[in-house]
Amino acid sequence: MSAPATAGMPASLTLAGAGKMGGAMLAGWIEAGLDPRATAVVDPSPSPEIAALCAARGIRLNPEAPEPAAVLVLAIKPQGLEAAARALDRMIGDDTLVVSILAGKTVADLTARLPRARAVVRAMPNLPASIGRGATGAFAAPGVSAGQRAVADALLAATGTVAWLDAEAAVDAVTAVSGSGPAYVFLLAETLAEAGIAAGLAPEVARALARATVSGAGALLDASEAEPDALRRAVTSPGGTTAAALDVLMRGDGLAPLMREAVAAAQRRAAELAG
Ligand SMILES: NC(=O)C1=CN([C@@H]2O[C@H](COP(=O)(O)OP(=O)(O)OC[C@H]3O[C@@H](n4cnc5c(N)ncnc54)[C@H](OP(=O)(O)O)[C@@H]3O)[C@@H](O)[C@H]2O)C=CC1
Ligand SMILES: O=C(O)[C@@H]1CCC=N1
Repeated sequence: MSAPATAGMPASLTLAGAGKMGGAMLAGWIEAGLDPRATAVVDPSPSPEIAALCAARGIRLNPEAPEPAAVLVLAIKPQGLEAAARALDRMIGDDTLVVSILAGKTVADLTARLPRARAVVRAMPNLPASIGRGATGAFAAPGVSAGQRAVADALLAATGTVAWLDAEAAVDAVTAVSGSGPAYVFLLAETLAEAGIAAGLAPEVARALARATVSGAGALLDASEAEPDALRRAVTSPGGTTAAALDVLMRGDGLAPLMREAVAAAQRRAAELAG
């Protein structure tokens, strides 16, 4: 794991796809020192926020023929790769590092569609990157130089924690655990609020308490050196209320097998998106 970095930003960067994830990372990169005048964004339907960011910082938005940059970040939907490939390939020069965050698309899939790509990093970030608290797993394919890998590390670390992976197959597992993971936590907040309403709380009180509980527990986990199970035990008084709830969540067909099933389903879906 590497700590967030602000140095080592690429000399120039093109972002293809400035939607929820690409847009979240772009703001972090500019904050971390990426030169906005050396940055281009390509997106057929940029959000008002992205258009405003580009206008405010002097980032080129949808230039007619973007010249190859040091880094091309692919943040379009995996299903859109085929249709976008010819235009994307024209954005790749001899020394361009391609960083793909497309779920499921393998290095072989990418190089088959982008014949100019010689150096490819597959990265799987997550949405908390939008507040600099992302978690990214990354795999550098053979062909990526040490310097290019350092640039990729600086870019990804600007949005949070980075774990470099030795095997490409691990990217799909990362996708299932931390790429999709924030949605599992948001679902927990949703269902905790619903349970609070069922227990008799006013809806706005239940939602406020569930939100504060999930974000507070996350912040405590972050601030503490203790493992999650130790923190769980710290909440659980012997014979008390938490123990009664955890008896339900942890018994037999409780949360653990359900979570394993969910992660396996996401991993399978990533594999299906390959090709
Ligand atoms: N959302 C997340 O939490 C995460 C997403 N990812 C990956 O990030 C990628 C993007 O996901 P997400 O941001 O959620 O999706 P979005 O749909 O929000 O963003 C994709 C953007 O790319 C645009 N786009 C479509 N075609 C092109 C093109 N040819 N050239 C440039 N831009 C294009 C889309 O425009 P339009 O809407 O008009 O099609 C849209 O604005 C996916 O591959 C996903 O697997 C990875 C980790 C986490
Ligand atoms: O749901 C998806 O396919 C993308 C990849 C990880 C998070 N969102």
